[in-house]
Amino acid sequence: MIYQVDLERQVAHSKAVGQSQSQARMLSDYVGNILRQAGHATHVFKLRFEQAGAYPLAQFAAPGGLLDSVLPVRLGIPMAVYDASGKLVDSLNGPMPTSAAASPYFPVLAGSARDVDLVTAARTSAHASAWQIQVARRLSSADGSFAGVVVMVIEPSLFIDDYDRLDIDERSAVVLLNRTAGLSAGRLGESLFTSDTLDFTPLGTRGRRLAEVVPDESLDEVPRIYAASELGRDALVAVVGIPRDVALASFERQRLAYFAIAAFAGALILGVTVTLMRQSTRLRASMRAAKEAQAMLRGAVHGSLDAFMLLKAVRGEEGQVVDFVIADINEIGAAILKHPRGRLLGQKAFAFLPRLATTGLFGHYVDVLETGHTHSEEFEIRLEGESPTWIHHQVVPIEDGVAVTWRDITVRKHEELEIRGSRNFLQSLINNLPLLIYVKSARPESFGQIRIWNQAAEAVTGYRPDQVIGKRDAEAFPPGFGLSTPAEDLAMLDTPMIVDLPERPVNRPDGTVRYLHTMSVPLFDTDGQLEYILCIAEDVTRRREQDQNLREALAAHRASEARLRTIADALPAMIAYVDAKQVYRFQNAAFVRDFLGGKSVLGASVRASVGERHYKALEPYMRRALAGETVVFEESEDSHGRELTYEVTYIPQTGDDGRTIAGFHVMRQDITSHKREKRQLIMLSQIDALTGLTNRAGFFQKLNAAMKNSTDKGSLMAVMYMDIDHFKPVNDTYGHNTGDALLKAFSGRLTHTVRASDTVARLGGDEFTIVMENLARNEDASAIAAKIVAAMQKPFKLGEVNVSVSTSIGLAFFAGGPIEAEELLRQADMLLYQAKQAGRNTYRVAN
Ligand SMILES: Nc1nc2c(ncn2[C@@H]2O[C@H](COP(=O)(O)OP(=O)(O)OP(=O)(O)O)[C@@H](O)[C@H]2O)c(=O)[nH]1
Repeated sequence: MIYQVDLERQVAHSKAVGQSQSQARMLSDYVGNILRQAGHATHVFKLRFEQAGAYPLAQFAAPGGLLDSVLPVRLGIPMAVYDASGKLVDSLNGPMPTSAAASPYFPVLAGSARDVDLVTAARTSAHASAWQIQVARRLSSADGSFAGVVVMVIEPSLFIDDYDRLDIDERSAVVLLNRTAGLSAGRLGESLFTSDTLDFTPLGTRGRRLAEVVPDESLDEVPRIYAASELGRDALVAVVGIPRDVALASFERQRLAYFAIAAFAGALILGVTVTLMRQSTRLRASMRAAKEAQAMLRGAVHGSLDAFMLLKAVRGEEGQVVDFVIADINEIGAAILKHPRGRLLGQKAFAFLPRLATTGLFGHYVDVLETGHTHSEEFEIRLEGESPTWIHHQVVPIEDGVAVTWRDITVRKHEELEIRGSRNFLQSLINNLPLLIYVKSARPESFGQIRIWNQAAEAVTGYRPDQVIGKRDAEAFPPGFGLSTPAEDLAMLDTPMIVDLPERPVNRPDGTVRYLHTMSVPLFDTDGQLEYILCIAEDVTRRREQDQNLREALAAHRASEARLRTIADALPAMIAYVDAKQVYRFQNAAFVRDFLGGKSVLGASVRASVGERHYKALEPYMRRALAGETVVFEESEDSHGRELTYEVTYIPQTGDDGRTIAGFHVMRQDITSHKREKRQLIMLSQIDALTGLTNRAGFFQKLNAAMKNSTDKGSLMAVMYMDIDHFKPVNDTYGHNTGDALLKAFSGRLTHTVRASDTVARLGGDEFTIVMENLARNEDASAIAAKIVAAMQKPFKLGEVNVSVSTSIGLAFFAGGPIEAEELLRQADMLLYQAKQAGRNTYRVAN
């Protein structure tokens, strides 16, 4: 790549040189062109001069004159004409040297008759580096002799300063130099310079032309690529220098890109190389390891306790595996397969050993071969005629085959299954016991760490096994949690024995409290060292609650019993309780005081307490009460000649089971006075308070009794219904008291008018009735009615006033029949109404 970059650089450089050169050539063409035109102008002048023997320069250079057709007059190029002696004859556009004799061109032109223009360079003064280009031509006389010279003086700056047609960079250098005179003029940027020391050395040639040049001394700070172009006969050389950075800019960019690519490629190559080297190292190492392993394997395989065989796949026509060839097998393997090793090698395993085909192994081997995954399992093989064998079987894929190791693990497997079985049994036992079981380590390094925490422990304490297992109490639970304390555990270390720990509360995370009763049991290892502390705890919360409830219930019961006794003692009634065996179990103060004259009967039987005769009377009631019936009966007894009546109530009491009768309560109440009052009340209730006659209730009782009697005997009876006529005006006129007095007088007169056996009643207000029984005939009753009507017509003397009234009567009969008392009275009322309608003071009788 360096070579390529160098090549690129050379090409870029050549291109830059070419660019400089083409610009230098353009400059030299430009200079050459002007010089040629100047030469041409001197020729035109010479022709006119020689034609006329003289020709004023002013005329020559007049606008539109001869000069103008050749070289633009506006350039203002100084001109001069010298005579044959070199003396200035004519000049134009600026001061010119008065003599040309010392000029280099002068002797040349004077000495040669050839008509050529001579281009020379000369300093403007002896010591100045400023210089000029003279384009001189010989002027000849008519005879051909030397007549002088015409010369045009051109400042080199004319070419350089105005030379703006070049599309060049502002830092470029443009130089024109005259090798012959060793003079040069140039432009660096905007500044012009002249020099008499500057020169350029060619670096090489391209064809016959000058190619790249380098300045003998540097012009300024800017490195450039210079190229020169010679003007040939005029001994002038045009040099243009392009700044190196501009010229090589695209190359520099390219170069950077190259370096970037190179760096990247380098890194890549380095990386790949390192990787390859590493891999190669690893490969060598693994090859070495593989070789060692192979050697070890071979040794191990043949010395191993495991059966080992290498099987190579045998493939069918379509590439499917049909069998495996036994490529290698160790002695143990051969023993398991029950053939000599030499006989087995090279055999097709499944074809040679058909019994193997029944084990399903073929499928496994094919799977391993096809998936490339190692297969490892423990399984039970049952070969015909052989006891079942547990095999640890590992199949590893190898190149187009499998490596198989077998180990008979029947003994271990059986032990393992047995242990697992008993472990599972123990585990499930521990977990399903309703007791909390937890086990702590008693080993010094892990003393107090919980190892077992059963489901009951979790359920009762609210702590899961993952929160407590492997931790000590202080790490797993809040302080004072309630399992055995560290001190108790340490005591177990000192004197290992079964300890019954006191009941204590545990605070569950949910804030509730349970009580545990714990037994601590030491467990020893085979060396007799204390290994574990087994804690068996019972949740006694429920029992404690029940105890508490029982205590509370008992206290409540006692309190209630005391209350009941206080109440019972305060009651006037005699109260007792008799159990199913008829023994008094409770008695209140009144019972003791009044029943048997102050003798307590508590604990005594009823029979013994009341005596045989009284017992005989009570026994049927007691039997009914003990059969579950509430019994009420009255008892009379004679007390100092006064008959007292008691109402006795037996209330059965069911037992705790709610079915059997445990006994009965006795309530004995003196109702003697109560009975008397009742009798009086009943009597009172049938008497009209005002008149002393039977009232409405008494009337109906009497009427019902009479109707029953009439029906029973078939006798005739009558009901008379009467009302005082115009009673209201009596009240209104004389006042209510007089009305009352009239009612009393009326009833008296009425009572005297009827038979003693007839019942006179006042129903209310001024309405009266009479029940007449055992009538012989209807007419007897009618006669009495007439008699009453007549009796009431006489005035009543009521204190100071005499009052006259009359009465109207309705009379109905009954001699048995389906009608009720109310209906019979209604019939009488109807007849009364008819009597009233008939004008009062009369009676009406039923047909
Ligand atoms: N003084 C007194 N008046 C009573 C008593 N009970 C009812 N009365 C009055 O008796 C009157 C009964 O009036 P009635 O029987 O309806 O009228 P009457 O004036 O008798 O008219 P007839 O029966 O149609 O002739 C009412 O004015 C009752 O206020 C009582 O106990 N004493």
